Amino acid sequence: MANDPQETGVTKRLRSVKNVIIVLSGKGGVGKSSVTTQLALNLYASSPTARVGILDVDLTGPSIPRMLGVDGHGVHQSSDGWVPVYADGPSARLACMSVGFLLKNKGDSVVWRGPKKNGMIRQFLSDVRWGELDYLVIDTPPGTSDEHLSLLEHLGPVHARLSSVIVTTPQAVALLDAMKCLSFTRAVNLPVLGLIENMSGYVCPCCGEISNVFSTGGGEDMARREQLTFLGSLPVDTELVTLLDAAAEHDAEKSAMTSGTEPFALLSRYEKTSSAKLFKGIVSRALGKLTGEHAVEEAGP
Ligand SMILES: Nc1ncnc2c1ncn2[C@@H]1O[C@H](COP(=O)(O)OP(=O)(O)OP(=O)(O)O)[C@@H](O)[C@H]1O
Ligand code: SF4
Repeated sequence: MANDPQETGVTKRLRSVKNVIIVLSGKGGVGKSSVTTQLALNLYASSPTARVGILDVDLTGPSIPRMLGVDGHGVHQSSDGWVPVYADGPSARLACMSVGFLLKNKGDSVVWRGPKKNGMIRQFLSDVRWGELDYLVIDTPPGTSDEHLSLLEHLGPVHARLSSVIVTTPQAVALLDAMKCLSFTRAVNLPVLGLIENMSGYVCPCCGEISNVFSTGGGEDMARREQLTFLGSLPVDTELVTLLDAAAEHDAEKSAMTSGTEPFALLSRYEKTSSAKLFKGIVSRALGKLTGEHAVEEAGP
């Protein structure tokens, strides 16, 4: 594609980003960040050359660095903008950017008003050297707030490459909020690849049997009613919590295991969980829908 002198910062930075997938949830704590992380890991593993970026715009509660095991890493500023943190080390196919990398201390809180949040999101999209990506997966705060409006405003020039995924839990209150989220996507004309029902049942850590502790199936019913694709359900998986909550502690080991050709340690561990097997189906349905929305191409090596 030829360089256009009129290109805005965002258009220029995202010129080689083929697909942007925004992960949304109506309610907090339903597992949006863990779904974002799993989506990115699965897309990364979908091909040996796939390039994936994760942008964490959950500015007041950034959890992606911790889940990816890169908490405490810093981004550095080059003459050509911010260099993202590569969670897979030298392979450099899994780029991550989060406000978490910019905080002095892990426990610092981000207390910003709308304009400052808007400025930060613009910078994430226009100042980060994302390079060639097959997928940029964006984790957002719960609900539909200032951050969502800023994000969509700045992503306006690449609207044709945008799509979204909605995450809910099976409880009625979460489903009600997921409906609000869906109506937001309709109001802003954002394509929805489908709905994921998280924490649907419980995987026994002893035998792997799935029990329905709470109600299940509410997400699937909502998808059917609203003519959305139901991407799949994910049970409560203690292995996943242990993995994602402790990912940062495995960081040193991960660095030791990662080389230019080896898969990185978090991915190897994740692939052994029951969630990973279920998530493969979710990704395959999401990619099927994405191909229908707009062509999925892979960035060259
Ligand atoms: N399927 C699951 N099984 C077990 N634990 C899960 C599952 N999904 C998420 N969790 C855990 O639940 C907690 C909250 O998940 P997560 O941070 O992904 O939610 P969120 O919706 O992004 O939250 P927030 O509203 O704060 O942004 C995390 O500790 C995460 O590891
Ligand atoms: S599912 Fe089976 S192994 Fe797990 S707690 Fe129940 S009886 Fe025990």
